[in-house]
Amino acid sequence: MRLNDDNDEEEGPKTMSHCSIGHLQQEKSFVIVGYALTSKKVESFLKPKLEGLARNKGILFVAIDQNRPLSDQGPFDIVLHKLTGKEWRQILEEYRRTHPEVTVLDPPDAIQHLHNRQSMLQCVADMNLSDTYGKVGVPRQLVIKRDSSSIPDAVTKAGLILPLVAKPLVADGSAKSHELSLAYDEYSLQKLEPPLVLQEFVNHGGVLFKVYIVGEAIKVVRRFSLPDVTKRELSKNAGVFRFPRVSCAAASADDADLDPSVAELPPRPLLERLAKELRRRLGLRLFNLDIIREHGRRDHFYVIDINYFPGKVRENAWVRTYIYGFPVKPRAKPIQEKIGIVSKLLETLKN
Ligand SMILES: O=P(O)(O)O[C@H]1[C@H](O)[C@@H](OP(=O)(O)O)[C@H](OP(=O)(O)O)[C@@H](OP(=O)(O)O)[C@H]1O
Ligand SMILES: Nc1ncnc2c1ncn2[C@@H]1O[C@H](COP(=O)(O)OP(=O)(O)O)[C@@H](O)[C@H]1O
Ligand SMILES: [Mg+2]
Ligand SMILES: [Mg+2]
Repeated sequence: MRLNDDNDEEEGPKTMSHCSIGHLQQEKSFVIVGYALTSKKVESFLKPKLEGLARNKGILFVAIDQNRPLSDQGPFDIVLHKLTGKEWRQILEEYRRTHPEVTVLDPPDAIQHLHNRQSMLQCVADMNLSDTYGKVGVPRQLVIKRDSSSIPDAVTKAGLILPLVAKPLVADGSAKSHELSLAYDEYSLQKLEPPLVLQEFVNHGGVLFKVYIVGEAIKVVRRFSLPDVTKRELSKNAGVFRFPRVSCAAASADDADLDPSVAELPPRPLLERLAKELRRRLGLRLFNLDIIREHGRRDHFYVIDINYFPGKVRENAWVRTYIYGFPVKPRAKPIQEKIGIVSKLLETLKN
């Protein structure tokens, strides 16, 4: 088990047996979170600060050994995971079936839904959210499964307006799945390799909102994004421009000196409605939305991307959001109460 080695808070044992984990859980002194994450994700998410704060609040993170049967490990209250592959999904499904008392964050089939850029946005399109606070939709898009030579005709038929963003259909977190392109003319799209999604580029003032959803908690940050494309640029340029991994390279725009009409965060009540409905429709509790505001239209928003279990834990507030929002099954009453206390404590810590 990993314990927060470089943490100056309360020292703990470096290893812990199955039986002592069970003991801690039984006494209800700890909520045990088993995690199965890539090393990249362990590094970005499981910061000593998060582990330390969690441990002080009675939440213990325990690494899952992927070489041993899951049922022999724990016992866990929560299983937190971000791994790909059919084998892993099957292991988790079987574990969910045989351990209904454990909260698996989140069900593998619900996560799969986000691994395809067509199905990921379907729920948002179906919701057709529009109220006094604004309107949330998705950009018009077209899926090209095969045959790149058919793209120009397909684009004309669908009436899509240039420029278009070309995105690989699969969005599984691999480097390839983040290799996007911007196409200024439809004929150049023949150079791209299907399967892909062609999405209308929406001018949004070069700033996007990352909306992190952790159970009931929501946190919004600004990030720099692609700049607007003017009519003049569009008429002068042709071809496809590749922009690999733009979203990860993007810097925080929270402290930038921005035009207030671009920087203004989407209305909180609108985001709350959107998040609540998406949590229900997607069956997920840990995800984020990339949202843009159409430049010059204050209350017109578009969801362009949904990612499962993101978050580099950049700041204290985010660490707290994670612990604060940690969702558990309602039936685990003592744990729920514990989380309730934790939330109240953390509320008081908020900046
Ligand atoms: O698709 P985009 O819009 O880039 O969203 C990304 C991906 O989900 C990243 O995961 P992956 O690399 O698996 O695709 C995730 O990084 P981590 O999961 O490593 O933290 C990012 O977290 P933040 O950068 O914290 O927002 C999140 O913003
Ligand atoms: N329809 C769009 N209109 C304007 N910009 C977009 C659009 N789609 C994507 N982008 C830009 O491209 C970036 C990456 O696209 P995104 O769909 O979020 O893929 P990824 O999963 O690689 O983050 C976004 O952060 C945004 O800057
Ligand atoms: Mg994105
Ligand atoms: Mg993404």
